[in-house]
Amino acid sequence: MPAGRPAPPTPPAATGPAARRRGDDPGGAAVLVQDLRLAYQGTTVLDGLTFSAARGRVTALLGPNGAGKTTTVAICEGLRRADSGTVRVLGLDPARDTTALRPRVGVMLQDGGLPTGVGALEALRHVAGLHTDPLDVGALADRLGLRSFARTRVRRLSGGQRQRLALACALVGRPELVFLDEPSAGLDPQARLAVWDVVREARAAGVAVVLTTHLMEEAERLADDVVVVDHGRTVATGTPAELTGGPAVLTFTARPGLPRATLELALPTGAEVGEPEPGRYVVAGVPADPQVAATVSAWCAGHDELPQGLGVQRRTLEDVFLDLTGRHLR
Ligand SMILES: Nc1ncnc2c1ncn2[C@@H]1O[C@H](COP(=O)(O)OP(=O)(O)OP(=O)(O)O)[C@@H](O)[C@H]1O
Repeated sequence: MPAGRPAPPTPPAATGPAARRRGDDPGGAAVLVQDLRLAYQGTTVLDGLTFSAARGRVTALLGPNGAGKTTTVAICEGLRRADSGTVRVLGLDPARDTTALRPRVGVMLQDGGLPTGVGALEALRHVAGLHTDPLDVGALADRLGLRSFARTRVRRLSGGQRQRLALACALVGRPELVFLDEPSAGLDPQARLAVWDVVREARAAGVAVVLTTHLMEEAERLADDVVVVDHGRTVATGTPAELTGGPAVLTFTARPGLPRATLELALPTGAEVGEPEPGRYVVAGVPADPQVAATVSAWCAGHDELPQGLGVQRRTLEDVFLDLTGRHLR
């Protein structure tokens, strides 16, 4: 059984005790997605996907390429329709209540939506002008470092500059809910930290943030709730701590390709020795105690190896993610 809370077949995050603790009951959730199904030309894209996102929290959708994250977000934004299932955004139906939702929901558009022939700051001012009580454009531009390319036309912006402008545009109208599709993809470390700070500020102001990401560090450091999606289904939900909260494991590095089965035989019953990356060994299934460490050292010595970095480790979100979704490329 992988770490974390595997998603039950019925709607999980919106109704469980942890969800109630967080105040995101179905009536109050900013986003409620239940049993979403969609097929393109006979190929299943969404297969009963279910999750909820609460106000004042960052919810990260994690999943391999093609898992259905962007499609789900597009349905929540009212840009696509599902074949079946329930979607409520701020209590409304995004496919029907477009006009009511538009001023209340921020969307980070990658390309479309911005006038491409004007300067970056002018584009942001233009979007701010569409809202009744926008944030201070200058302050937001400073926070996201837009000044250095303020006059560069949108069509000439680099990918990272465009990302930051898109985030500013998504937030400038003081939305109650914002959807961010891979908000820090392709950003340099400075810009990534600035983006995270701005997202945290939005959360502190009570905004519900729903983001997709491939960056485990982003999910671990920024998200309050993580929804792992695979093959159009929710495969686990929980806080990063809940998902990674399984028993600690013993890890070490040594020459790649050592015969792990012989170490398993030397260890107490139930031990599983993995080599998730060449030369990185993980001992699970038994307590990570001094006896186990001594057996590992003796086994390594038998192979003329000194185990490096032998120690106890908590599982990372990446470990959990790979356990849940496998290692094959999509
Ligand atoms: N308009 C479309 N017609 C046919 N198939 C589509 C269409 N849009 C998306 N798909 C398919 O739906 C699946 C899910 O795509 P989606 O973009 O939602 O995945 P994702 O989880 O966001 O992936 P990534 O991490 O690569 O962005 C993919 O197999 C994709 O090829």
